[in-house]
Amino acid sequence: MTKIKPVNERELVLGILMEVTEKGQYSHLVIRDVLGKYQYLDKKERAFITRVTEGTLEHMIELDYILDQFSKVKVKKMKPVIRNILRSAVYQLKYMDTVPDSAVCNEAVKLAVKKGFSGLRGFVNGVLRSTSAGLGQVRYPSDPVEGLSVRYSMPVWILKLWLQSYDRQTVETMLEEFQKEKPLTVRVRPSLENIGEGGGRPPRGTGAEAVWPEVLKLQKELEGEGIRLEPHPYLPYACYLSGQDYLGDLQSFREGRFSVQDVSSMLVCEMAAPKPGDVVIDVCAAPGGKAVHMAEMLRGTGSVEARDLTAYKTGLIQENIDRSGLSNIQARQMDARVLDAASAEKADIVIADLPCSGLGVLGKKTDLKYNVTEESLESLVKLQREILTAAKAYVRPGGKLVYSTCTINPSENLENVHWFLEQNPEFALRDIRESLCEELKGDVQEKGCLQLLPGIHKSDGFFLACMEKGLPQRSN
Ligand SMILES: C[S@@+](CC[C@H](N)C(=O)[O-])C[C@H]1O[C@@H](n2cnc3c(N)ncnc32)[C@H](O)[C@@H]1O
Repeated sequence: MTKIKPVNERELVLGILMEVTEKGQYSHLVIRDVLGKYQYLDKKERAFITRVTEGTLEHMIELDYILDQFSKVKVKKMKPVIRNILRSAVYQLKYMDTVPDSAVCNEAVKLAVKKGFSGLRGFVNGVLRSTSAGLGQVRYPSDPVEGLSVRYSMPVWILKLWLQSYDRQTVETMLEEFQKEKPLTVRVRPSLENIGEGGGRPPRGTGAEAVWPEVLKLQKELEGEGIRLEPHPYLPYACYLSGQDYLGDLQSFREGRFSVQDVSSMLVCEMAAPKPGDVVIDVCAAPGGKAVHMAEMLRGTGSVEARDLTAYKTGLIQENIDRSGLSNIQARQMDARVLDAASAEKADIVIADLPCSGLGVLGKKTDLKYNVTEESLESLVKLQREILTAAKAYVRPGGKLVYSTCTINPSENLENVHWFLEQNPEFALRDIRESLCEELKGDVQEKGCLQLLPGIHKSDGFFLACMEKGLPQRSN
């Protein structure tokens, strides 16, 4: 008996693209909702939907440029449904060898008809047949910045911004990296018998020389489920994970024995170097990656208060706390811009992992590059400074303030640190080199800051700075 398909994958792809491109929804949320709603789809169909939607969004500037070469009606003037059908079809023509060109054209025409555009079936068919025939001869813009923009589908203003701070080679390396498929990076939790102080840990900063026994144990277990866990060179408990479909299916994940986190984020807590019993406040903590890591590093001692703005966000933190099984951490709803006088000078460590432009994680958040604007960068810097101004008050004398962002934009990073230190002479950069593996030590700036760049480093684009508040001077 032939299987009757209640939905068509391409129709679902179109629905997602319409939500994202026309209504400004976040692609990862829309994809998650659609896959959640159509759980009966098989693994191959789900993979197709994810690949085509993410790929179409990732390459959208290039796809529109190609379509404009073959269509009399420019992409901007097309009806939104037709525009998105054509975009995803050209993505399949250019990037998916497994789908025959004729099938791509036929399916696109059928979908246009199904969506009420039978009058445009000839147009859709004609544009796609000529694109399929002429794809190999497309000429990219000769202007160097325009050329990069089309080839890597990156808005021109972002490229110009980067080219002010990084050389062309570095920018191209980052652009290539954003388009690569990469395994997940995960943080392996110390086992409960090792949660007590010390716990037979390799010394800090030893990088890959010493891989944790928990990693080796988990590696063996996952191998049996067809999943690869490979040590990451920067930290003894950071790993690459590949071969998994849905993490929730893995018992080890449900039990909190590992968490998804980029290695750059793990370095935040490494740099903060907590001591047993430390009091930690994370002012922007959701979904809780760094806060839970900090609680793990405290090995059940001290306390971590993980704050975020909304009930929804603190709910996300709580889910991660529950999964971790740790009792030295709690979530709290609080606006980081507003000074919390009760916390004045209470914390040994304040983590300020702040909202930012996200320009270091464009490979993971495919539609972000179309939503960030130059104006939004300015207001983000203002917000970051406002939050830093409130957060500094919680650091006790001798304590640390760790500032981090997932961007590669200097005005949100090093420039903010310079601004902060100028305003607050009681703070100084702390030497972070001893917390880092050999591979990273040489990239530390001004002894306390590290800018990680995608493709140059084995991590997301990320910035970290560790500042220490001086002890009061003795008067005699
Ligand atoms: C970069 S994310 C934090 C990621 C988190 N540190 C982790 O490791 O999982 C920034 C967070 O800041 C939160 N945020 C934005 N404005 C805020 C505010 N005024 N007060 C508190 N949190 C805020 C956002 O909700 C977001 O969760």
